[in-house]
Amino acid sequence: MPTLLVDSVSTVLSKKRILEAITFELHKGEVLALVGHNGAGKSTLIKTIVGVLNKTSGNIVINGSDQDDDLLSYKQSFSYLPEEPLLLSELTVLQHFQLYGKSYQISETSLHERIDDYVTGFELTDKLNEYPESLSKGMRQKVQTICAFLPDTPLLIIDEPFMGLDVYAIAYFEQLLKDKIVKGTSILITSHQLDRVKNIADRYVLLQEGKLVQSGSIDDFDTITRRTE
Ligand SMILES: Nc1ncnc2c1ncn2[C@@H]1O[C@H](COP(=O)(O)OP(=O)(O)OP(=O)(O)O)[C@@H](O)[C@H]1O
Repeated sequence: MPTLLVDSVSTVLSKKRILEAITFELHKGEVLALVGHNGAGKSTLIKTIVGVLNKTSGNIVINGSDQDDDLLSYKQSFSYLPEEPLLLSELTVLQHFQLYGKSYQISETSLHERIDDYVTGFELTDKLNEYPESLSKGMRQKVQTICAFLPDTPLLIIDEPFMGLDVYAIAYFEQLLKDKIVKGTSILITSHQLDRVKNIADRYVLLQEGKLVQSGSIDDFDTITRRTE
């Protein structure tokens, strides 16, 4: 059983077909890079998978749970790091982590251990009681990143992770990704920083004008993109 199955998924926005019959699979412990030029449909596909946008046809199944039939267990099977932080202005940094702990039923002990590790790694120890509005953009991105990394879900979905992070934070982020991969987490990642993604990913799928035009091993990526340009 694949960790993520995207089967013939189409999405229409403002009466325009943005995604056309996208089909691919992501297996346990695999890292799949979703690549394509600006406007190819990467964010639309990610938002469709996480349920921010509704697909018009097709099926999406995560770890055996179908988005249409079993939404609660579908949602518990992935965590999502969006391109722009989606923090709540009325919650402190710590309260965000506690909210994720509750939503994903993380035990108190694990939650505290993980929060300690991550806030130290991202240099946020003195920010736990701050509200998002008093944080810098990079700090908000770090908080959102920690929220996404706290749960141990079968699938981690990451949209443009390196935006706004300094070099130290990027190095720590890459280490966290490697830890997740070792644990068997499957990762779907999109980024314009292809050199970084190439170091992490096993396979890629290439979108062009809302269609999946190529997929394969990340090692073949350079040759193939040159051919399709
Ligand atoms: N709400 C919307 N209504 C209509 N069209 C939209 C909407 N959102 C995005 N689009 C269109 O969908 C297409 C795909 O956009 P999307 O943001 O998914 O691309 P992307 O591959 O993530 O691009 P980028 O690399 O620039 O982030 C574009 O042509 C865009 O203009």
